[in-house]
Amino acid sequence: MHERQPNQPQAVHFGAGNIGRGFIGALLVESGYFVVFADVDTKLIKELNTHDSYEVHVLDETERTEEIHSYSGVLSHADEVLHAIAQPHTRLITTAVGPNVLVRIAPIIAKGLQERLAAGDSPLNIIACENMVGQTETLGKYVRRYLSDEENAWLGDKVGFANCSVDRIVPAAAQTENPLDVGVEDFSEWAVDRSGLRTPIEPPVRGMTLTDALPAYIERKLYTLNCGHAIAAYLGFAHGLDRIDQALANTAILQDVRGALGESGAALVRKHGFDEREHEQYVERALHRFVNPKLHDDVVRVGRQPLRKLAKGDRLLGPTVMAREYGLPVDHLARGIAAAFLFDLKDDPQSVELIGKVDEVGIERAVVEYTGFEAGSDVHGKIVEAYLQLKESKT
Ligand SMILES: NC(=O)C1=CN([C@@H]2O[C@H](COP(=O)(O)OP(=O)(O)OC[C@H]3O[C@@H](n4cnc5c(N)ncnc54)[C@H](O)[C@@H]3O)[C@@H](O)[C@H]2O)C=CC1
Ligand SMILES: O=P(O)(O)OC[C@H]1O[C@](O)(CO)[C@@H](O)[C@@H]1O
Repeated sequence: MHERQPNQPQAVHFGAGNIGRGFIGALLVESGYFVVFADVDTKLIKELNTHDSYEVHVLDETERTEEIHSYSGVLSHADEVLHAIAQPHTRLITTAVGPNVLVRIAPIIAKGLQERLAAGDSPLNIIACENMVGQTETLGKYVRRYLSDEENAWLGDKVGFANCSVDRIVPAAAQTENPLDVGVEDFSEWAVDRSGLRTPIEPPVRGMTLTDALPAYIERKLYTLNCGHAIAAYLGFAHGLDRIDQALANTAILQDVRGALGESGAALVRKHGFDEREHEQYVERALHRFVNPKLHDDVVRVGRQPLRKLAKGDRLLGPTVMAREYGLPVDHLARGIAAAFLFDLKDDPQSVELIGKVDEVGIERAVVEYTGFEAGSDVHGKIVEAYLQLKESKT
């Protein structure tokens, strides 16, 4: 069992999965924090409290191993989580549970904050590390529902809710002797909106960049890295391929992914004024990251929860709508969207719902319902045409 050292700063992190252990939790530990991992997975919590350390294997051109210790695990609905949030040496709450789960952890965080306020009123910051625009603000909205006006006034003054962009590819872990070990790529970027903080991040977190330009960071990341990744996953799946690197070894898929990133890139450059040449390099680096053969990243992981990925403002429709607003082409993006409608995975409830909808109302209507592009519009036509082509080539 791990113990916090006297005077050691503490962070409570919800979600001890791939990004929790392989990125956020690891950075916090390396920066001197004791990390209380809160998770719903009983087995995982037991493992965290059994193993004194775990390894983060950096799998890239050069490989290295980082040993992570100084943490404990608690069940996320247990009272210990509330007590951990209430302690004044807890300076940060972070999450990596998935965007859809924020609504479920909000009452726990609210209760913990009520205990904290009752025990004193020391400030702290909350940062939700989910792939989503405005994720921490969304969590803040949910948390406020459980608090009184007086508590919310304190919250506004003393509790920071800072949006962020979190970028590191952490695939599902390979089987190792220690089930907590994770494999990660070397690249990482964690950009946090400075204006959301209510107290300085102290001690500073290694690898965390505070920025005043978060909207540009997050859109560039979501509409490039995640957009290209999702399209590679959906087209790979449609071609019967298992892994992302295999998908990108297919010339036609690579052409579509590169094309889609060219289209989203043109829109991003217009909107945020990025330097064109630098943005091209950013795209090339993303493509290089995708094909890292050591990551063994599955198309089903990257494509998981297709309805979330087809949501307004997310990695597929976000850049498509933005490009259309500037009158820019979206042919490759449309093929990526079309391929999402073929992501037929029985153990992914969002995939079952999506495929069920297509079966029920037909692709033309399903595209209207999920994308908002009206039948008869240019983009709707492109998506449906690409869907029919992809479906035909599958049979
Ligand atoms: N894996 C990656 O490469 C990256 C993931 N992200 C984001 O991080 C988030 C987590 O992703 P992964 O770590 O890949 O997923 P994961 O599935 O490996 O981890 C999620 C963890 O959250 C836990 N969880 C689920 N419901 C919970 C609840 N109610 N309370 C506490 N814990 C709960 C699960 O048991 C699991 O351990 C997602 O929003 C994802 O978009 C962001 C950047 C990179
Ligand atoms: O975690 P999500 O949103 O389901 O999507 C998976 C994506 O997130 C990442 O895990 C990291 O951004 C990428 O590997 C992938 O594009």
